[in-house]
Amino acid sequence: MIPRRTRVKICGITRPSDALAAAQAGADALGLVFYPASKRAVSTTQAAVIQSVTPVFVSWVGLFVDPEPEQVKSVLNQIKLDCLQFHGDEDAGFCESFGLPYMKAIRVKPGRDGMATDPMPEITAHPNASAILLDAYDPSMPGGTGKRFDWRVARQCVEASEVPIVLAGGLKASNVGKAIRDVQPWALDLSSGVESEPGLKDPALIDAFFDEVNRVSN
Ligand SMILES: O=C(O)c1ccccc1NCC(=O)[C@H](O)[C@H](O)COP(=O)(O)O
Repeated sequence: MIPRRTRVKICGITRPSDALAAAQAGADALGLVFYPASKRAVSTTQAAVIQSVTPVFVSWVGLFVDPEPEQVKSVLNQIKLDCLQFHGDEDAGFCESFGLPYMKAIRVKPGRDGMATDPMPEITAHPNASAILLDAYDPSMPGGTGKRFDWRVARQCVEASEVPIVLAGGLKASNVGKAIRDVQPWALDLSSGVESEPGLKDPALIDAFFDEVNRVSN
């Protein structure tokens, strides 16, 4: 499925002003990180304030990394989320158990021969996911690292997967045009590329990113 306009999710929103800047620029979805080890982690209280200032028609994605079920349920009892994002080693049964659409992140590991490993077996293990997010692998942090992986692998997954593919990992204004042209993903997901420092988005970088997405998509 080739989108006429590539959707964009901005992840790791920690401030109301950043949510507003992303919504004004045209973000389709915003990500709230409920992973305590991340510099972008928010409490449900912070998340509720961020959501309260954001205009309607922006989807909310809650991000977890190998959570206990109680953590996810507790967040869902306190704020409204449209989609769950699982960024650890969660299996399909776990991801489906909350009754919400979910996106499964798969980190593309380099293989022993220097080529990237094939993510297709992991993708097909999540046939009921609403989307698969392909991200770079970094042993020090499960996501939000600003690193890229081999986009040829992402293109192969877009061609082979029945589930929409979201491209992530090191996206920024200077490379997103090539990413859209080469990979043709359903959507893009990014964090570091629109930040002045981890967790703090920069409105000028957000605008520059969307200018480029709009230029290439139209
Ligand atoms: O953003 C984080 O801090 C984070 C921490 C742990 C797991 C996932 C995390 N982010 C997930 C995302 O959806 C990011 O947008 C994605 O990894 C791409 O990040 P970046 O390379 O910084 O654009």
